[in-house]
Amino acid sequence: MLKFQCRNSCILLEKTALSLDRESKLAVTLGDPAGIGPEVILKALAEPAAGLRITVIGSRRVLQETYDRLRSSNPAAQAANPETLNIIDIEPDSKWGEIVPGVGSAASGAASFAYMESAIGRTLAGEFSAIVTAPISKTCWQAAGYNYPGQTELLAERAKSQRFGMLFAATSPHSGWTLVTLLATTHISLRQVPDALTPELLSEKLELLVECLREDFGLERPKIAISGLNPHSGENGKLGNEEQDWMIPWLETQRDRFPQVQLDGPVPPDTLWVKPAKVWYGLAKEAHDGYLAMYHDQGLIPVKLMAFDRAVNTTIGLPFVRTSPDHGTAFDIVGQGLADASSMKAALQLAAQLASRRTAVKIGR
Ligand SMILES: NC(=O)C1=CN([C@@H]2O[C@H](COP(=O)(O)OP(=O)(O)OC[C@H]3O[C@@H](n4cnc5c(N)ncnc54)[C@H](O)[C@@H]3O)[C@@H](O)[C@H]2O)C=CC1
Ligand SMILES: NCC(=O)COP(=O)(O)O
Repeated sequence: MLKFQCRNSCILLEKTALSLDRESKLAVTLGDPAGIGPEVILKALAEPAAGLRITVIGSRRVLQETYDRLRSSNPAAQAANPETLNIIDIEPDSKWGEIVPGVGSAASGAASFAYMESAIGRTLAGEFSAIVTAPISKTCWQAAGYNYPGQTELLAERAKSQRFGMLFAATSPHSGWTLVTLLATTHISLRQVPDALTPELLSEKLELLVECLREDFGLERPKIAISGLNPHSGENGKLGNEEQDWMIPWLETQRDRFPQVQLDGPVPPDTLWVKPAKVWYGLAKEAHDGYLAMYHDQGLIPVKLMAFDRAVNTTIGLPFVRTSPDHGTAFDIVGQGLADASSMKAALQLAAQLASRRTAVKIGR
């Protein structure tokens, strides 16, 4: 039940009111062709928002087979017919081997990598203003010989972005509030996290978050909560030293650096998510505009608990917009018609909104 209207509610709705820039062209990569990417793309494109110009990059044959399977098990299934879509067709290379639905392999990894390469090259050449990526399997990329932790790192490398971040945005269906979470570290082992976290890294990530809240979400004076690392943020050094040793002094320097931004932290990680959860469910009014989590699961467990069906993964710091659903390849449900396309729909919508907004800012509308 919605009890309160909150401060940043409708930041995305405000942008929905922006007329979608007719020049914004979105590339949608198929993701791992053995995963649910093809299914969520066809479902999400069943009724694309008016004004979107979308090109799917991947295998036309895989899309057609996915469509035929969906319609044969459920003739009323809402899915776009591939014949109606703009597709840049990249057929599997015979040397990759066979691609089997529901089974990730070196072949499916090589295919999903080729779709990304095409999308990135074309976007850097100016053909598209945004890339929406369906999920890939990191294991399959590795099996195909591509040594990247994920699509984020490939995008950053090809775009020559030294400074980039993995950010999740989700708008609550209960309150209209948008939860924005940036991960300070991403695809590394838990054991590596304390060494990876440094004042320099956090300064860079905080700067990216402030820029994103201002430029993409229109919040000039955002309120940001920064998580601690240890239980109870170290309990004055009794349960870990990072907070006392450098995080608290670092945060002081950032308050001087960003006088217009309210910076709270290091907040004990277990309680950090209580307020946003209440605001998400419409049970409270006030939460922060942005959250900086120290590591992957510290940020993504609460995001996925609240918003698995609608959170969008966005790479910030690139010269173009990139969004993606928050879920993975879900090999276990491929071919059953069960894949929920809501997160893919949200990723398409956010990409279009961000691309329109960036164009509007560029031309001073
Ligand atoms: N952006 C990306 O490319 C991402 C890729 N992955 C990759 O996906 C692979 C599988 O990862 P998992 O941890 O198993 O996560 P997953 O998200 O693929 O699956 C977790 C569970 O959620 C279900 N599920 C996922 N998406 C769903 C949807 N749209 N509708 C209905 N049910 C859904 C699956 O059936 C499974 O039970 C890994 O290789 C991982 O690296 C994971 C997250 C994001
Ligand atoms: N858990 C987030 C994730 O795996 C994102 O991966 P990618 O977008 O970098 O491929």
